[in-house]
Amino acid sequence: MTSLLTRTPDGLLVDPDVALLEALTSPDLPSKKHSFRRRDAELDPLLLAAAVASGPSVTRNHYAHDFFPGVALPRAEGAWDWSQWDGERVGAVNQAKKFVYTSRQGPRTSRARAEKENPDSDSKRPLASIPVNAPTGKRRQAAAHTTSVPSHASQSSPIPPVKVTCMARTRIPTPHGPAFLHLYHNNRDSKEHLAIVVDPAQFCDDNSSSPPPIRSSSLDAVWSDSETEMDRLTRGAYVGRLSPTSHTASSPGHPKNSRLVDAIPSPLVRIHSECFTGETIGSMRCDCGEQLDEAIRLMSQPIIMPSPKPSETPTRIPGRGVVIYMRQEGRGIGLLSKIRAYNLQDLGHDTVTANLMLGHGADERGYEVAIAILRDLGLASSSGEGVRLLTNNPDKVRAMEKEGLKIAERVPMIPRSWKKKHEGGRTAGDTEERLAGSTMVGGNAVHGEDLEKYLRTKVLRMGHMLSLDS
Ligand SMILES: Nc1nc2c(ncn2[C@@H]2O[C@H](COP(=O)(O)OP(=O)(O)OP(=O)(O)O)[C@@H](O)[C@H]2O)c(=O)[nH]1
Repeated sequence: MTSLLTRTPDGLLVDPDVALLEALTSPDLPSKKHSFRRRDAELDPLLLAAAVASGPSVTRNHYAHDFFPGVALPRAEGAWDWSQWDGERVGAVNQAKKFVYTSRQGPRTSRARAEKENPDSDSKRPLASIPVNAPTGKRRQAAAHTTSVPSHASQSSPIPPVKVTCMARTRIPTPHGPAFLHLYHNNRDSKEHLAIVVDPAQFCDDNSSSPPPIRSSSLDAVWSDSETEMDRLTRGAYVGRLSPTSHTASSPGHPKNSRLVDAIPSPLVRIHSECFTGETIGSMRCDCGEQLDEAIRLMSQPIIMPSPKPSETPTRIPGRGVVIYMRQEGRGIGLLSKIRAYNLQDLGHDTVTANLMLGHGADERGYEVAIAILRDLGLASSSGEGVRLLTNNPDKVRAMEKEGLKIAERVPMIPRSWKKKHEGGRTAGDTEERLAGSTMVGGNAVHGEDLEKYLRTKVLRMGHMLSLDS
């Protein structure tokens, strides 16, 4: 962006763009001493981003501000409440209702003091999320049967322990085989996080030769004395296969270990973050849709159990695992900001810088709710069999271990296009072997220029554990 220097009433030569940016992005609103007129409605993030990208007079204090009407907790998850915005009135100068520039940073002095007092504190963490509304009806009953996990945050603040409740479960036939979708409520945010449980053993009444089924203890709990069998069946608290002629409500309590449990590999687990663009409309800017598909595919592969006697044929048991699907769109910044970030990427910035330019952290996700869901499914005890975590992301591994998850093994997720290149054109689980699906799940490898750039940034800037040679 080029701008001409202009002279202020005091006779000083100033760059109006930089002066405007200074004033608009400082914690205090512009005061009367500034000689220029506010142009709130005409400004947009791209203009500011262009100024940020071009000027030498830009510091980190120019980041972390919002451009639209602020809400009570601008950083709270889901806080971007468009119902509070009544439209952009370009050109309406003397409007009573003005745009508010919301600084997401506290004053520099208080930030410095906080950092000094608690050097480990993560000043970029989102503020405590909005508490869920008061429970009503079934929700109130369910609230008594939540699975709670002591919160690390609770050691230094009054945030209550994370509580999750599986509100309902149902069978979903996928291109890779059956899965059980579990919908969770929690006391940290108002999002409906999900668990996709791949565990066909749940259809069998006799689990003596397979690992214990992966079941939600909050779902199987009896929610009230008045709960009928029909209530339980409707919310998915049943065992075996549900049909017009077969329906057995489940009993509370986690299933017992069976005899083979020590010999079989720990279940695969993926903590996956929502990506509307990659998963729903097949965007090839990222590999999110492919990763979701690959995770379900890997979990659905049968496990071959070698027999102790070489003369006997190996046993095949159904594969199992869980995708915890967290509604943390755009690495926690939300779809609106992610869309803006994509425009900044088209302007030449990478995925990390784009987030920072919008005032966000490179990654704003938290994993406490995910751990609480795993615990509810009986998979997150620190002493149990542990899980095989499907990820390349070292931060995710650290965060999960910090929350107390036992990781028996990290299983990498090599992009299909890279694998394909490496293996001379064939991918593990290639189309010949896989069911053709018209949806993202069931599709084949995605590739393209944008995706390559994104994947390389994940390796080079976010430390993802992938070899660029692969
Ligand atoms: N802000 C932002 N978010 C993105 C972008 N591309 C994908 N995402 C989001 O990133 C999240 C997935 O993050 P990834 O880094 O791909 O995966 P990960 O889950 O951290 O790491 P892995 O476990 O190794 O796959 C989803 O929430 C996507 O919506 C982008 O360019 N900008």
